[in-house]
Amino acid sequence: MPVEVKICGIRDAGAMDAAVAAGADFVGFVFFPPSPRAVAPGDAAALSARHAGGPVRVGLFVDPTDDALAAILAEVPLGLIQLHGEETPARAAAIRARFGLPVMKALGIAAPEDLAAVDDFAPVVDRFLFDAKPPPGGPLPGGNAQSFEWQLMAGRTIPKPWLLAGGLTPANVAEAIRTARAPGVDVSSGVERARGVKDPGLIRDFIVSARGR
Ligand SMILES: O=C(O)c1ccccc1N[C@@H]1O[C@H](COP(=O)(O)O)[C@@H](O)[C@H]1O
Repeated sequence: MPVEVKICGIRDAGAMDAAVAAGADFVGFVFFPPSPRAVAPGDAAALSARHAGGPVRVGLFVDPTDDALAAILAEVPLGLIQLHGEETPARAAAIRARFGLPVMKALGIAAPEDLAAVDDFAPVVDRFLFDAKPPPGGPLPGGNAQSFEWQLMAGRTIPKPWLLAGGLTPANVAEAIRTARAPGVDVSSGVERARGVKDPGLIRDFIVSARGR
């Protein structure tokens, strides 16, 4: 199976077009206002509408309310909800049931015991994303260009499809996939020319490197 690739933090047409042309499996829209990659729902809808079909459109949320989810889903045709906050398994299950969309739960990993949460979430989510734990007191729970020890994933049986994230770049993604034995990867900072500004060339390079050709 080819490695799955998600390009997160899409905010402009050049990035959207590059991700689609290079064959990304997922594109992420960040609906978290403090992020430099936050996008207005109307803009995300317009970017999505540039291409019929193509990657799954992922909405990235951090501890969203039902009202926030409903408002964004009314405008943007999302195929997957990414929960990147402190959501509990019960909250993830409630979101999945209420909105009828698959859910990907992001877990911050710094030590082997952080993977224990997989067992709690596995019955109620469709996918996992493993990211580095954010710096204490930092403004963003993800998207910090920080890697964790990829070896922590090796040999682990994760009962759902999963993506490796955190500090990935075109230069390190192949090694990260090999070390973690990751079936998929997710990137934001590593394909940017400035914080929050995607580089179409780096998007292409990342996808080529991840897929090994
Ligand atoms: O990208 C963001 O701004 C962001 C904000 C809040 C939560 C998660 C966020 N991004 C996610 O983090 C991973 C890793 O990012 P990076 O490649 O290390 O910059 C990213 O792929 C998003 O899924």
